[in-house]
Amino acid sequence: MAAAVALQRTISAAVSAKALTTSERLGSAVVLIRPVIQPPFCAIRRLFDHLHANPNDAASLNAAYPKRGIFKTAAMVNKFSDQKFTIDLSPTRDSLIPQALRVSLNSHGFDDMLSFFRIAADTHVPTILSSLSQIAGTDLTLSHRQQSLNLNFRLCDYNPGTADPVSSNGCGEHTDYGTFSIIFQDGTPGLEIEAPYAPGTWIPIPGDATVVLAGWCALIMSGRRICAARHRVRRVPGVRRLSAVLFVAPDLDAKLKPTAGAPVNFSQKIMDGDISVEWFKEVMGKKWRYREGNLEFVGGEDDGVAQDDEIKRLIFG
Ligand SMILES: O=C(O)CCC(=O)C(=O)O
Ligand SMILES: [Fe+2]
Repeated sequence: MAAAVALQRTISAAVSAKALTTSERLGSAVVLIRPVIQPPFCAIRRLFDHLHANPNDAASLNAAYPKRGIFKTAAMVNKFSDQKFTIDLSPTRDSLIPQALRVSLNSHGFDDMLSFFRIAADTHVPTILSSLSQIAGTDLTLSHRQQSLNLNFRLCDYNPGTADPVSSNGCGEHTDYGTFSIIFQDGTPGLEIEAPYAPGTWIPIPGDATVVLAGWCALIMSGRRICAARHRVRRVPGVRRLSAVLFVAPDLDAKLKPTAGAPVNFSQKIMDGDISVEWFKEVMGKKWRYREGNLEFVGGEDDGVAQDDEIKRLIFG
């Protein structure tokens, strides 16, 4: 993977007390890439604006994937959730969108946005997977089969017009669940990454950087040779920020098990290969849907344990 010079400098400033090598500093968790294509942010802005102004199209889009919806606007009414709107797509969800709705949305940037994600995935996913496989010491393409590639496409709109316009919470701190995520930004700062060797130290990422972060599945499958990067997004009141995120995860039927000879012990459940990617996403994803405001706690469900801590318990026992 290409060296992340600017980010390494920022991170090394935060951990300069110790002379660490580049990979120790980053823990193989974060790199900047020069993308082959930039998201069409004008089209993305138009698409969000269109869905806000046209509740019928927004409702039809959500009806195409009733399980969770596609256009998420909990922040319109919930002051305590992440103060952002998102459009969450995947190749499967895209195939569920009725033709008439697609035609309407295409005149508001939908097809431009989808072709951006397809080109970005075709170009970057194979090379990043191959670099991560080298670090992990295992061939990750075996659990990321081309024909069933587990991709999700997310657009984020950190829009000043939410229930709490002055909140600085755009996206609460979390670690992505999958193998890696590529975050494309519209030039507006806000993304911060926790320094791997200084928990609680948040490093602002330049607004024009394109960032690759590893998630929990990469950490487990690599036997912790790859670190997962905790991150968050801070909002500046009155400033709109757009981002496009490509999430790559292992096949849903893959087992979350470390490569043989991994240097770290995991919980028995993980070592026995009892946990599938699908289960992990479904069960561990709950807390993030609460944080994002897309799921309400029902009686007694909020145990007060942060999502990352709950995942650590599951993985490390
Ligand atoms: O908007 C961003 O820059 C990051 C969003 C993010 O981390 C996420 O949606 O998981
Ligand atoms: Fe994230």
